Amino acid sequence: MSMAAPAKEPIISVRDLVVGFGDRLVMNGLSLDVYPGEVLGFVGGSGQGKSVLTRAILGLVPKRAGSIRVFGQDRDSLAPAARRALEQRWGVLFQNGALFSGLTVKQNIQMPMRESRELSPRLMDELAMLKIELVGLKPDAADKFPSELSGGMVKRAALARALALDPELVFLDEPTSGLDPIGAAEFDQLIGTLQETLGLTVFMVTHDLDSLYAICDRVAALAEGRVIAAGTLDDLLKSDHPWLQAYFHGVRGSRLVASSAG
Ligand SMILES: Nc1ncnc2c1ncn2[C@@H]1O[C@H](COP(=O)(O)OP(=O)(O)OP(=O)(O)O)[C@@H](O)[C@H]1O
Repeated sequence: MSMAAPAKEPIISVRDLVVGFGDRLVMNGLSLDVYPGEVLGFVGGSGQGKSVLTRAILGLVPKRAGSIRVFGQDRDSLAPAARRALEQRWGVLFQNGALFSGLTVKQNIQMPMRESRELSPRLMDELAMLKIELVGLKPDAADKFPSELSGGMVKRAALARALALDPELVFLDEPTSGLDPIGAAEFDQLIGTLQETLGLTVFMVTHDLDSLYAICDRVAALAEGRVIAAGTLDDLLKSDHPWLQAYFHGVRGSRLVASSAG
């Protein structure tokens, strides 16, 4: 990542994006680039639109103006088959995991495989077990239902599902929320290891300052519908931008409160 890099083409490139609901504009001229092989942390106050941006990039929320290119392609201009092919190049870990509660871990992981590949049941079983091992779950987690798992195991199972089709790009929406500090640190470490070994590009929405420190190469901050700053965490922490100062003090403060309570 820090090798003297010839300017790389971004994997995600958002320009002048406008997204709104009714008369409320959530994104108002937002631009952002995410480069191959980086872990980009995306921060912003509650309700500012971090999930909405993620969903807009995934094509789940319509845009009013601007452009979104992923792997150099504009999803909206693609025919359905090309769109599906594009969507198979990314994996998503939604907030709180969003596993299907009526399916076992193995069946959840196999869901994307079923939708997109013609694989024998036996091969799908082998692949699911590989993903389960990859995210650090024990083999016996395969036949458990989400309700039988701890919070940390749910996140790991959801990550295994996000990796089901060997994506190059992974979206993580608040992956460590709801985990205790040790569980969160372990999950960060897992994401970091997978990013390195699989060469993933990671777009991660987070409030977790430890995650930002531990695994993010760059951080982008969202306020008032735009990216107001992007750079290393140190750059952002040093910035005298009033919003950034308030945000990081707030995050720090709430973390101190949380750790003194626990
Ligand atoms: N489908 C929708 N219809 C109407 N408004 C929506 C819809 N989805 C999101 N919003 C609004 O868009 C704004 C941004 O929501 P979003 O969930 O992206 O915030 P966030 O930054 O991810 O917040 P948090 O950190 O609390 O998860 C909120 O005001 C929300 O109410």
